[in-house]
Amino acid sequence: MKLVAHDAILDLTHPQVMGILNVTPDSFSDGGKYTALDEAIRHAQEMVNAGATLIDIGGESTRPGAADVSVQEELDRVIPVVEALAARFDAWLSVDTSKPEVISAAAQAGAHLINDIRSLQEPGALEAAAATGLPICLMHMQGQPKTMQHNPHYDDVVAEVNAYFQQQIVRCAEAGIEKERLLLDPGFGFGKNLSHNYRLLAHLPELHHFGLPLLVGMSRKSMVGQLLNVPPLQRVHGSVACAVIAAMQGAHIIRVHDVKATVDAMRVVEATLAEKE
Ligand SMILES: Nc1nc2[nH]c(SCC(=O)O)nc2c(=O)[nH]1
Repeated sequence: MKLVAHDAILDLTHPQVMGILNVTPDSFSDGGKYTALDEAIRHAQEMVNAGATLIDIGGESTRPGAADVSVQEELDRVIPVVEALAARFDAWLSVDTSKPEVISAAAQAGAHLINDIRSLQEPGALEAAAATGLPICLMHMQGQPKTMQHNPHYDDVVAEVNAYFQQQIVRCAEAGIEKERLLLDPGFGFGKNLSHNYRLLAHLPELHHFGLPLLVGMSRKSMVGQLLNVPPLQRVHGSVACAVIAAMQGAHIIRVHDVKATVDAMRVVEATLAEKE
């Protein structure tokens, strides 16, 4: 399995680590540290040196209670960073956005992957993403970021996430986005309680039947914090455990803050999976 964007190929026959680069003032665990362009470049360099093969650039914090971001503000935060990283690194650049204007500008600026937590539901986003020709990550979310954690409920969270992916694959096909461009992400923490999150993690293999890459993001999230009762910066061990469990079950891209720890863990996963053949 692989992804193609521009003239680059990302090999997904072994788990890849995506480093998180929040260029927002209010991201929940590192907000405000990387607003300056030089700081963003330095942090991206650190993550690439540590083995990240993708960098996920996000200009809008989706933490419950986060402030809304205007189109221009998000463009101003994100696009200079995409341009600067595209000029410096071979790592794949993913842009975490829901806005059509940012989707289009990011592709122009050299992004390889559109990562939309709202699965292209914003007006114009589907058309903008289709026009980029880039791979697109579709993520499941129940409700909207501001209220999604108030009282999430499912009859069967795995079945409902599966059904959602089926609907979104059809919707994308109707917009001219062929299935081969899609990645799927169960959206840990996006309208899920602790049990929902771990049920999705425990049943991850039930999402492989689409034949599409699985991207997972559990790093420093409350599904770790609620178990360990520690603040975000002390959740690396739990986050690495989540990454190992996901990768051992075939997840292709792991979205994390703590790249070196996760890359080391993925090498242990790869050595183990190699002996499963
Ligand atoms: N694809 C994808 N994109 C994401 N963007 C965020 S922002 C919240 C945070 O990092 O805690 N989470 C995710 C995730 O889980 N999957």
